[in-house]
Amino acid sequence: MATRIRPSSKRCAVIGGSGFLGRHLVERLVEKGYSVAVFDIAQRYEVPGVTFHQGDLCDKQALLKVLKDVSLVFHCASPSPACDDRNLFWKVNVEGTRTVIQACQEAGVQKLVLTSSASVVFEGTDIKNGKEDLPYAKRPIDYYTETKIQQEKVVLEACSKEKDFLTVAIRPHGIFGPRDPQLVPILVDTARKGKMKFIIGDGTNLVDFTYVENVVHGHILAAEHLKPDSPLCGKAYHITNDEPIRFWDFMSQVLVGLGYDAPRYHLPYALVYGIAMLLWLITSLLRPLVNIKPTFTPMRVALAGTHHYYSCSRAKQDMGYQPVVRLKEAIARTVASYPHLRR
Ligand SMILES: NC(=O)C1=CN([C@@H]2O[C@H](COP(=O)(O)OP(=O)(O)OC[C@H]3O[C@@H](n4cnc5c(N)ncnc54)[C@H](OP(=O)(O)O)[C@@H]3O)[C@@H](O)[C@H]2O)C=CC1
Ligand SMILES: CC(C)CCC[C@@H](C)[C@H]1CC[C@H]2C3=C(CC[C@]12C)[C@@]1(C)CCC(=O)C[C@@H]1CC3
Repeated sequence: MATRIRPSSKRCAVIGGSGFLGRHLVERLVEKGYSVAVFDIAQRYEVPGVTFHQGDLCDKQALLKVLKDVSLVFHCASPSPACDDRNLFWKVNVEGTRTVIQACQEAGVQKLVLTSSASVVFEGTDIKNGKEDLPYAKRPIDYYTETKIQQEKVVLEACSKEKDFLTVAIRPHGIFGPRDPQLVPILVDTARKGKMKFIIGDGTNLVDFTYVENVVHGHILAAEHLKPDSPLCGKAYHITNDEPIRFWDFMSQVLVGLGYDAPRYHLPYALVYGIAMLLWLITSLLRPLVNIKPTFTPMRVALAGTHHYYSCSRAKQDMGYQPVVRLKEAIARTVASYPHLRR
C-alpha cells in the first residue's frame, strides 16, 4: 500500500490571507519560521518567501493545487459583513467552507483552524462574560452572522481523529489594529459626516475589542495545540483582549486620538434601533433599483448599545492563551497607524 508522505507541520496555507486578519497572520507565521501559501480572491501585497495563489475558495480544483503539500490550513476568508448579500454569504461561508473541508481531506491536510466569530451567539441582547457553551443565536441579526453559525457548525462537525483531520474554531470579537478596513475607517467616515455626535443608550455597555495581534496569537496557539489527544478537537474558543471596555469609551479614545470630538449627546437605544430596522427594510426593498448602504444598520446599533463581552478562560486553560498586547497600547498603536485619517 502506498503511504502518503506527510508535509512538514510548518507548511501551512492561509485562505483569506490577503485580508486584514489574514495578512497579520501571514506575517507572524513567517516570523515564526512557517512556510506559508496564501489563497485569496485577490493579491494585495508581497512578502518574501510567501507564495500567492489567486482563486475563489468555492473552486475545489484551485484549492487542491495549493493544499496538496500543506499540513495546516487557516481559513479566515469571508465576504465583508458590510456587503449584506445573503446569496454571497451562503455561497462563500457555507458552501465554500464545505468545499474547503473536502479539499483539505482530499489533499491530506491534517489540521484546519477556522476564524469564526463571537457574534455567532449574539442576538442583540446583553452578553456578559459569555462562555462558549452559550447556544448559537436562534434569530441572528444579519446574514453574515447566520452564515458564520452554519460555517462554524460545518467545520467543527468535520473533526475526525479516524480520518486524521482535526478542526478547531477561533471566535474573535471586534478585531482592530493597523490596516483594519472596517472599524476605524467607518468610525472616521461617520465622524466626518457629522453623525458621530450621539451615544446610543446610556453609554455604560461593556464590549470586547480585540487587537489583531492577540487574535493572530490565538490562531497560532490553537494550531500548535491541536492534536488527536488534546481537548481542542472540534471545539470553539473565544479569543479577546480580556479587557472589556465601555463601547463609547473605546470609540471616544480612537476618535479623540485622531483629532475628532467624542460623541456627547444621548439617544434612546430603542428609537435608534427602530430607525435602523426601518432603514434596512427600505434599502432592502429598493436594492433592485439602487444600492444604498446605511451607516446605522440594526447590527451596528445593537453592537453599539448592548453589553457583549466574552470569557476566554477556555482558551487560557486549553492552550495557555494570554493577550500579548494590552488594550491601552493597542489603541495607541492603532491610532498612530492611521495618519491619513486624522482630522
Ligand atoms: N473584523 C472583525 O472584527 C471580525 C472578523 N471575524 C472573521 O475574521 C475573518 C477575517 O476577517 P477580516 O480580516 O476582518 O476580513 P477581510 O475582508 O479583511 O478579509 C477576508 C479576505 O477573504 C477574501 N475572500 C472573500 N471571499 C473569498 C472567496 N470566495 N475566496 C477567497 N477569498 C475570499 C477577501 O477578499 P475581498 O476583500 O476581495 O472580498 C479578503 O481578502 C473573517 O472570517 C471574519 O468573519 C470574526 C470576528 C470579528
Ligand atoms: C456607526 C457607529 C455607531 C459604530 C461604528 C463602529 C463599527 C463600524 C464597529 C464597532 C463594532 C464592530 C464590529 C464588527 C464590525 C465593525 C463594528 C460594527 C463586526 C460585526 C465584524 C464582524 C464580526 O464577526 C463581529 C464584529 C463585531 C464588532
